[in-house]
Amino acid sequence: MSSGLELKDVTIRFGGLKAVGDLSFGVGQGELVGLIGPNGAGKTTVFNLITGVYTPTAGQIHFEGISVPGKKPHEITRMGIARTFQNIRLFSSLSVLDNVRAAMMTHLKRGILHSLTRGPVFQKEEAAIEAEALELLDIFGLADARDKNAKDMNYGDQRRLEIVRALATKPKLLLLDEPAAGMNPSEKDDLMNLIRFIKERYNLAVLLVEHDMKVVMGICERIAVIEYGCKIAEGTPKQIQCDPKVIEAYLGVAAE
Ligand SMILES: Nc1ncnc2c1ncn2[C@@H]1O[C@H](COP(=O)(O)OP(=O)(O)OP(=O)(O)O)[C@@H](O)[C@H]1O
Repeated sequence: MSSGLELKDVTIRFGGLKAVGDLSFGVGQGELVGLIGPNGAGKTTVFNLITGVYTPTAGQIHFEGISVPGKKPHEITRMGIARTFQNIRLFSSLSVLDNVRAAMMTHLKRGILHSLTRGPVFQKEEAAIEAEALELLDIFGLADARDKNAKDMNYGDQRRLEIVRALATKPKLLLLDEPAAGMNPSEKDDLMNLIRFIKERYNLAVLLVEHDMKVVMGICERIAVIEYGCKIAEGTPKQIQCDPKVIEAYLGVAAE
């Protein structure tokens, strides 16, 4: 797989604990892949490895043919990988619009003089950023909340704003860590439609970690299952739901 994300025999140890072991899988361009497994299986650790928070003890991670380990998180963001977090991480005292604007700055390479003088080029750039931020907020139904403090939004809206912020960095690959957590059934349905929509609209690849099996089985094209950091199965939602190893390790009676 020359384009997209590729993990090959990736291992990370924390002292005596092998949190991820010899893990290989990939996400092709424009693909929507699920990564599932029991609590503590290593899913968030995989996200932390892909985004440069951790460096693997062994193995390789490539994105569009470029090696990822050793790069800093902001360099990886610039390569086109964005993520959301299991525990929402917004600038809670900033407005909704400023949260998105701040994320958009990742791609700007402004000199201090340029920012201080606030000349016509600066003004034009600012106007373009605001227009783009508002367009994204509009798609997510959050444009009316633009001036609200992020902390004053309800939980579902905060989760959506997290995705908007990730999209604002113009990713090619979006990593979503439990985006449906705490959502009610109708919010989950909206979320599924939204993920499908943004994937098409922005030609995104998506890697989804999620415990809600209706969401995972409903939107993923392919699913990798891990247990104790090791892959125990990979396949289409249908194959995964019928896999005895997955049923035993994770799905249990829910899949029957
Ligand atoms: N920085 C760290 N130091 C030590 N152990 C860690 C560290 N990060 C993760 N772990 C351990 O690695 C294992 C995998 O954790 P991880 O959070 O990746 O699981 P998860 O599959 O995301 O779980 P959940 O579904 O509950 O979010 C756990 O045993 C966890 O305690």
